[in-house]
Amino acid sequence: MDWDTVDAALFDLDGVLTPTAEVHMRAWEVMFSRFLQSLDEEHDPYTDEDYFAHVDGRPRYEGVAAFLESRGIELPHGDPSDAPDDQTVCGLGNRKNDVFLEILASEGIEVYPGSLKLLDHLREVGTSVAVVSSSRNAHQVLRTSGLSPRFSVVVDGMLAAQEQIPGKPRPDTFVYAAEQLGVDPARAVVIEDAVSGVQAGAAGGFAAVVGVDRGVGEQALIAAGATRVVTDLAELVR
Ligand SMILES: O=P(O)(O)OC[C@H]1O[C@@H](O)[C@H](O)[C@@H](O)[C@@H]1O
Repeated sequence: MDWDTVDAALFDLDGVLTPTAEVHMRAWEVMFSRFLQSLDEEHDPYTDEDYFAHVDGRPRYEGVAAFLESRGIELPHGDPSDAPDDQTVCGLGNRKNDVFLEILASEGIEVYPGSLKLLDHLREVGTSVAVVSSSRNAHQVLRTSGLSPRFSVVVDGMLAAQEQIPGKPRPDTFVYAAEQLGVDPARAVVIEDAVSGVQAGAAGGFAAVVGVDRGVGEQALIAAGATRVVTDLAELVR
């Protein structure tokens, strides 16, 4: 990657810098499997395909709503302050969050070595960096993994909700991060592992959208608009 031709790299967090996409994935599976089993009517089990198609990369409650809609299940939306045992879209999202935080506390987080290598390289060559995550836990993940001091601009699920910035697959959170860095989107690269995130990058007029294949598959990332696909961020160190 020729970093001389761009001014900034906008990183998704979970699955791009840290292996926490997998933790989200497990937490969603635990919550949705229990939820489907608790219903009176029979439903096909929740699968990884459900995650990739409806939940991956999207803001918490939008992921819940998209999955429920795909199964024809209707629940009241509720409110983000709902308790985890409330039978609402927000309640289910918060129920998953309890599982996510439990796993995080017991297992900790290590940054992908290739991602650290790229961050070190960008610091050397003077390319600005930002984190753009749908997650409301992004600051906690950054703190726990030791990455916080490297990012002055973090656009996460909390900030997006507060500022009413539409989440991925819309491009707005990436565009907002570029603005915060004072960089023209046409001079910024988006780095994403989720289809919804790549779609967001492709819709935002960025210099490039790098898809990171952590299981979604190269073809799916290219179909979503990735201009290049890598399996490790060290491949982007020139
Ligand atoms: O529930 P949270 O922490 O706000 O996160 C929502 C989403 O955040 C993203 O970063 C993950 O890639 C998703 O898969 C996850 O569902």
